[in-house]
Amino acid sequence: MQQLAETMVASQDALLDIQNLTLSLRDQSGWVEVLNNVSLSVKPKEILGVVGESGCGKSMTALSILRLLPPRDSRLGGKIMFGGQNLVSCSESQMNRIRGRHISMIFQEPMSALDPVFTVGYQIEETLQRHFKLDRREAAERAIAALDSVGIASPRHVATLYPMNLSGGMRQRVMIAMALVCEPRLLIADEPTTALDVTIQAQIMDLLLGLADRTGTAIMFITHNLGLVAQTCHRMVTMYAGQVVEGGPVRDVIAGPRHPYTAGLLHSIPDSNRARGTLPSIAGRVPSLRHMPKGCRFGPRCSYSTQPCELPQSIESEGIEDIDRREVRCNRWEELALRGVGA
Ligand SMILES: Nc1ncnc2c1ncn2[C@@H]1O[C@H](COP(=O)(O)OP(=O)(O)OP(=O)(O)O)[C@@H](O)[C@H]1O
Repeated sequence: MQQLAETMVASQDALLDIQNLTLSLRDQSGWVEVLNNVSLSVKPKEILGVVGESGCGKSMTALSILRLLPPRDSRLGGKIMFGGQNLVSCSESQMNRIRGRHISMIFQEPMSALDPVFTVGYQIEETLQRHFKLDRREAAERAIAALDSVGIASPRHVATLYPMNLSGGMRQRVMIAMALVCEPRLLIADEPTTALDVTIQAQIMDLLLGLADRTGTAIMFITHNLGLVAQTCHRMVTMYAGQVVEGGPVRDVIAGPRHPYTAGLLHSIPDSNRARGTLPSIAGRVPSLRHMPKGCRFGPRCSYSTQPCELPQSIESEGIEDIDRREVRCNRWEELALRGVGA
């Protein structure tokens, strides 16, 4: 067992390597810290699941990576290393070359990425022409091929339609086509299927994973759905109250969570063997950003904490290979593991 400073948890061969990221946002009441020393990495072609309840900072981490937060009302600290560059200190023109070309994002609501006043074909062409030297005709043909690749029947016709002419599932496919048309190295998928009907959710996930596999794109997959993470991701991290509290290979974390919060999330997954109507949930709520508990942020909700735990300063870590590494922000994880917290 080895105790490492958070900055050293960074992996050597990562595609994306976030080190001690902090984010503060300004609202009517002033500045508030939203992310606190977030460290995580995504390796090439890997699918990383990011889980946690609403308000834990998953989307803010994604928006920080792409620097999509309003600069006057947000402050970033730490490092977001991607392709040898620290995105935290990149200029807006450098970010414009990265967004859509090297890192893309898809959202729960496709209309936040699609412009209602242009045809979907035109919008994909624009993305291509922003990053590649293509004439209009070549761009149009590649846009049609992209629509075809996401399983849209009659792509030539669909390219001439406006987003409002399409169903929710079709819009989601168009957004995926647009996000992957430049074959980015990283796709951030923030709850990409939550708004869709369950049968369509599975189709869209299959499509996304198949395309990413073909283009060699890594995915940072943000979701509340731990079942989906178990089925699709290689590694996962759990976020709680603006911090990463656990990370490791999905199969290991699911088989033996080390943080009581991850264990609680896993116990909240519907289980067909459990009596109906008895789905357990974690008591209490995510603390408000302006009233963070002293010491461990999960302490007030932790059923294993008999007295307030001190602030876990560092993440315990192990694993010979980077890929096996487990991280946990809990001072008592070994003792709790012996008591079968994750069982
Ligand atoms: N403009 C803002 N000013 C201050 N705080 C904000 C602002 N926008 C978001 N927050 C807060 O940032 C925190 C993290 O939010 P975030 O959207 O990243 O959570 P999340 O884990 O992605 O939740 P969800 O799963 O619901 O998307 C929340 O407490 C949220 O209230």
